[in-house]
Amino acid sequence: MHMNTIAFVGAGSMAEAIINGLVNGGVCLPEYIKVTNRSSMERLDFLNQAYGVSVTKNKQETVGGASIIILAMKPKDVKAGIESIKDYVDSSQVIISVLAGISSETIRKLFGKELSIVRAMPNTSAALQRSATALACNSAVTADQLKQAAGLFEAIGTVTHVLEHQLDAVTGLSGSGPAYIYYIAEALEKAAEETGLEKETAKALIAQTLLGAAEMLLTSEKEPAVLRKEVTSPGGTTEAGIEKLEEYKVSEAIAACVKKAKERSHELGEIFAKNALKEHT
Ligand SMILES: NC(=O)c1ccc[n+]([C@@H]2O[C@H](COP(=O)([O-])OP(=O)(O)OC[C@H]3O[C@@H](n4cnc5c(N)ncnc54)[C@H](O)[C@@H]3O)[C@@H](O)[C@H]2O)c1
Ligand code: PRO
Repeated sequence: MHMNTIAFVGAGSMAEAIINGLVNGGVCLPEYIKVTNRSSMERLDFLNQAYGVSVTKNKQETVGGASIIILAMKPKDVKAGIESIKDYVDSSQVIISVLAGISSETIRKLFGKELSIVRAMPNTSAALQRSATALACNSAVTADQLKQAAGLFEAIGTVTHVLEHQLDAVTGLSGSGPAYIYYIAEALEKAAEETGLEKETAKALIAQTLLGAAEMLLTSEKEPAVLRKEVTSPGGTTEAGIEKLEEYKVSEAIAACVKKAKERSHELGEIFAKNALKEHT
């Protein structure tokens, strides 16, 4: 019988965002979270100090007996990461991978056995329990296991179920999405300073504007285009500003950005699967 612990293999920014959300959201006691990585002990010690989670370089100690194992290394490290834990993993455990691009089939082959594999694409807003997470799973996952995995991510934001092949599109949209919004925030901040506002004043106005607009999108039944129209007085300031966005083809740039990120997710899956599975086929 496995204890109800969650093991993180990989201790970077995504792992920390999830741990932060789980611990500080009061969802999971830190003693039920175990974390390991490949790099220095310093990073693990930091997570132990900051969140009270158990940390160890010992892979068996981390994953053995955990009910959920979260793979949180970079796609390029998936082969070595799975190699280091596969002997301590069995079919009663649920594997959750947050890796961009890497398919459940590649993960299964690397473990070399049938396992319940859930793929999740959260984002770093997990740290504030505000992740938009999409989930897909392989056929070994039972309804109860999927519910368990969904429960974990519901604790740190919203959960949407998608087909596995749609995860590349999700990654290009909401996995990478916070970075696009920060990019816009950076640009707005620079523009605000150039138009005469102090940095701190601009920052506060921008963050609250983004938050308010996001809440409107979440709560209003109106389409974004309608909400936009409501801000845009004929012959007014918004219209003048948006004319510039059109002139610079910002909408096309955003479409190209999301498409390229989706393609890169697919490519990562292909490249790393090809390299990782060389000796497994
Ligand atoms: N950062 C994001 O916004 C985000 C969002 C969604 C999904 N992801 C996915 O999460 C994963 C991690 O991304 P990140 O930004 O946290 O990366 P990161 O570089 O910050 O962290 C990676 C961690 O994996 C560890 N690691 C590397 N090889 C390992 C091995 N063999 N065994 C154990 N641990 C090993 C490293 O020591 C490090 O702690 C990626 O696959 C990425 O696609 C990231
Ligand atoms: N961060 C990862 C990347 O940039 C995956 C989504 C967000 O590859």
